[in-house]
Amino acid sequence: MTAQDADELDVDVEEALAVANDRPARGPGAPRPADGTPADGPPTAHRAKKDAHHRATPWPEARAVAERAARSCGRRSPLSVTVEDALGLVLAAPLTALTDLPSFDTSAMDGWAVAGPGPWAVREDGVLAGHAEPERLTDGEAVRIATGARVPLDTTAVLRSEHGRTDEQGRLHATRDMAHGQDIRSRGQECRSGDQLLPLGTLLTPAALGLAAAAGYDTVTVLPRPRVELLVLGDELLTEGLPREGLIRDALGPMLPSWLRALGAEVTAVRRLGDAADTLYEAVRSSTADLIVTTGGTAAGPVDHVHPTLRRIDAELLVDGVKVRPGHPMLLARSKENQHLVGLPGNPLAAVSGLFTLAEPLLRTLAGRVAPERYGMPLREAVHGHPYDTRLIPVALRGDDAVPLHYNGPAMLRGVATADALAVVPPGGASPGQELELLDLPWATAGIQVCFT
Ligand SMILES: Nc1nc2c(c(=O)[nH]1)N[C@H]1C(S)=C(S)[C@@H](COP(=O)(O)OP(=O)(O)OC[C@H]3O[C@@H](n4cnc5c(N)ncnc54)[C@H](O)[C@@H]3O)O[C@H]1N2
Ligand code: MOO
Repeated sequence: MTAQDADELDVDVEEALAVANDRPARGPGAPRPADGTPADGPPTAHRAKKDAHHRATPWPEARAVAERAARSCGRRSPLSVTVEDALGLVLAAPLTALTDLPSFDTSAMDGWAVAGPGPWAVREDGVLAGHAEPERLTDGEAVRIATGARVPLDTTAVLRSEHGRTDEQGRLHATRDMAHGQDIRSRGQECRSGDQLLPLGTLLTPAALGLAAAAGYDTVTVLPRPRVELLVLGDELLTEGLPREGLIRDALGPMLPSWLRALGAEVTAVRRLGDAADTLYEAVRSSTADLIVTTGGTAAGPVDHVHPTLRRIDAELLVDGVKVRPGHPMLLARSKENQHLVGLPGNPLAAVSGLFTLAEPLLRTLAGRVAPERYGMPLREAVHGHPYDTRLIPVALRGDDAVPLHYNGPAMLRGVATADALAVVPPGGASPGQELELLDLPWATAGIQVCFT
């Protein structure tokens, strides 16, 4: 099938693809218009859809545009935050050791600090971690010592408790050969004060925060999180209870903030705006966020106000539709200087697709994070493709395979709710064993509130 044929058919296949999961795929290169593909619509609607599709940006390019859009924003001033608050932020200055590590010679084991060859006379006192400098040892002397305690001056080794025995005279003998300096962690073994521990641009993981604290930091210099305002559109949305009388539960309000935070953002507000054009206009016009994310209202229905609002504020549309399923009506605009707007389609899986296509590269770049290493895994089962658009489908990673999950229709979250990643299915589909690029779905840091006691 040529792209032209595909255009002519203009098959909106994703709904049908979602229910075609149980049927065997025909493999790549042999896309099929899904069963139940609607017959040609009225000529004008057909033309409008075709035009929209020609405007649409190819999926890889849309991601590159989003990344470039973030780079076009001015330099963001670094700020100082406490180590406890720095998880997921990026270092705006190298982390340089403020002390030697260890900062004193320390015992690596519980046992005895000994001086010279044994046997040793054991001193009465002992040395615990956190205590002031112990008395110097003389040759032939030993003292009880705990892991992490400062070793007395002139200690030649630490003898582990399990490798020593005391005779009737109370003298300590080693039951194993010991090397000079054994089980002593000498001062500066890990770093010297002034050594660079982490370069500028490092993402602060839990381990990096631990290292910063160990190296003497109370605060670290980081790039600020991009501030995101989430505007949830739709008069049909309920925030509690069961769906009723044409109303449905808002699935995006509870889902997107955690993901936005995991992608590096600070979510400053989640506002449910209904479908009033003026309310949306006012919210966008007055927003001071770095990024506005809207949900719903991206299509051309009577209450789809995102495009008209962008026209009204004279925004620059950078991406107006993407050749990806689900989510092709997604958009990216520069709404004002140093501010962008990502319009996510209302269908929940389409919104997820938009989040990882447009918001992820934009936020990652604003946050100063580096792009994750691209990787792929072989598919366990065939997946149908769209004739000429990329598809993103939820997959679970099992052993060495990516297993496509069912219930992956644009309005469904049942598949992605147990997914580890989105697989990037090229136009035409993919056959079993074919390696597909994967986009990880970040759960790990999603909205976790840390409580230090
Ligand atoms: N004539 C056309 N109609 C539509 C097209 C098209 O190309 N031509 N594209 C369809 C596709 S694909 C999508 S995706 C949607 C995008 O529509 P909108 O972004 O304008 O979204 P809405 O119309 O507001 O909502 C779509 C759908 O999603 C439900 N929704 C919205 N928000 C939420 C939410 N927070 N939680 C749960 N569900 C939500 C909403 O009720 C609708 O069912 O347009 C198609 N139409
Ligand atoms: O088919 Mo729409 O782009 O995804 O739900």
